[in-house]
Amino acid sequence: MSGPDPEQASLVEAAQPSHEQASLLEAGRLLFARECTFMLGVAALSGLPAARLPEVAFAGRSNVGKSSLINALTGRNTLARTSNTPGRTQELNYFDLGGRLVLVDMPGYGFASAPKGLVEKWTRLVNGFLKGRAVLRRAIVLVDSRHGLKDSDRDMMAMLDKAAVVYQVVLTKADKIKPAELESVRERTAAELKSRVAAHPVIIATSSETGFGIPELRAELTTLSQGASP
Ligand SMILES: Nc1nc2c(ncn2[C@@H]2O[C@H](COP(=O)(O)OP(=O)(O)OP(=O)(O)O)[C@@H](O)[C@H]2O)c(=O)[nH]1
Ligand SMILES: [Mg+2]
Repeated sequence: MSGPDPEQASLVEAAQPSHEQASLLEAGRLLFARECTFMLGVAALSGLPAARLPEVAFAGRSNVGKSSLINALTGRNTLARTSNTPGRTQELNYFDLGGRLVLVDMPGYGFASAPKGLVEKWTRLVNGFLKGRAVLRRAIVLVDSRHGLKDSDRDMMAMLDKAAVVYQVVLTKADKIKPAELESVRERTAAELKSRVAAHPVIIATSSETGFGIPELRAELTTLSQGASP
């Protein structure tokens, strides 16, 4: 009996996005084409807004590119404030994406010159948020693709494991390294994530500068939004 060679068929599938992937990419494009507006900055847990929508939080070392990534995703250059000064974002900054998903830009961690009091304030705010926010669907842990995981990222992931918040690593600034180096950091990171409890296994590499990986990340985030099937 002759029929399509299954190996050949799977090769063809790998070369082109499947129908399912293509429709997810389109859903991502549509979701992020919606208006995105700054809601508020939260400096203390008592200031958290009412939990109306699913939330996704962007965490990462200072200067890793959290605010830039939010701007790239939403196609708005000035929505989230970016800066060359590490530690500029000190609050949880809330953005409403078309009434479907809330993006939370978190204050960065891991900068050497942070005074002790600031670190304590950060820990209280971030830990309280992660532990008490039932609508928080996922944390995106941004990692600079030139550096890979650092101990401060491991501390953050341990905090997320403990708070039972699913997290996904997104590599940033992919435009700054060669494709082969990007693959190598992706593999090393994936290997380390295998042993972590709450880590989502898919790593997405991005560049806010060139737009690389942005459609894929939009597609991934669409699955967390209001109205998406669970
Ligand atoms: N080449 C390149 N530069 C980037 C990219 N993303 C961010 N940057 C630069 O990195 C610096 C820090 O970016 P931010 O988005 O402000 O970083 P952040 O993580 O929000 O920093 P904090 O708020 O201090 O924690 C800025 O100078 C950005 O222009 C990228 O994809 N490629
Ligand atoms: Mg920032």
